[in-house]
Order: sequence, then structure tokens, then C-alpha cells
Amino acid sequence: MANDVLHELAQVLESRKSAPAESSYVAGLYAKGLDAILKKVGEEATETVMAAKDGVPEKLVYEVADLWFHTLVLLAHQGLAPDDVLAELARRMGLSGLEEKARRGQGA
Ligand SMILES: N=c1c2ncn([C@@H]3O[C@H](COP(=O)(O)OP(=O)(O)OP(=O)(O)O)[C@@H](O)[C@H]3O)c2ncn1[C@@H]1O[C@H](COP(=O)(O)O)[C@@H](O)[C@H]1O
Repeated sequence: MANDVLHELAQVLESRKSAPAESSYVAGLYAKGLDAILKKVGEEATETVMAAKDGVPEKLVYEVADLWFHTLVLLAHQGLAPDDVLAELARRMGLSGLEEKARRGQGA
């Protein structure tokens, strides 16, 4: 289910690249450019931290959804897709703990 949602949303985000800026929220964000998208990612990250501190699970889920959404917009803007991140996570799952530490430059 998770992948279906991500892929469907990614398709919508791609389609917004050819939509007029005033026609939708995502098209408007693309038109404002990278800095505007990064600003939203930063805001949503902060709101996620605040929601976690509040300790209300529903609020946290809502804010993480906003954060994921805006990171997906960022990926699309940069010519990337959810599959690129999922492949990286899958690759990491295939690494042993030691290999993972070495990869991050924390090896013995
Ligand atoms: N999942 C989302 C989604 N999540 C959050 N948002 C928008 O992200 C913004 C969140 O920003 P804030 O919480 O800061 O609220 P805000 O103050 O209203 O935001 P700003 O206007 O200041 O940017 C809101 O405007 C939300 O509507 C989303 N907008 C769109 N989608 C999906 O993207 C698709 C394409 O959207 P459109 O381009 O609008 O058609 C939609 O069909 C949805 O599936």
C-alpha cells in the first residue's frame, strides 16, 4: 500500500510540472522555485518536532505527512522519485551493521 500511495502521488507531482502556477498548490510551489520548496521542508520539519514534543500521536502523523509530502515535492523538483530513496533504504537493509558504520566513515 505504501508504495502505491507514493507512486500515485509522485505521478500527480510530475503532472503538475506542466500545469499553470495558479492552477494548484504544487504547481505554485514549483513556480516559486527551489528556495521556496526548501523553506516549506524546513517549516514542516520544525512542525514535526513540535508535534512530537506535544505527545499527540494524531498531530505527529499529520505533520509527518506534511513533511513527507514536501520532501516528495523536493525530490520531483530535483528530477528524483520516491523509488530513488526506497532503493537507498533497501540497499542499507542489505548491509550488516559493521558495513553500514564503515559506509558512514565510522569504522574501527
Ligand atoms: N498531500 C498533499 C498535501 N499535503 C499538504 N499540502 C499542502 O501543504 C500546505 C501545508 O502548509 P502549511 O501547513 O504551512 O499550511 P499553509 O499555511 O496553508 O501553507 P502555505 O500556504 O503557507 O504554504 C497546505 O497548503 C496543504 O494544503 C498538500 N497539498 C497537496 N497534496 C497532494 O498533492 C496533490 C496535488 O496537489 P495540488 O497541486 O494542490 O493539486 C493533491 O491531490 C494531494 O494528493
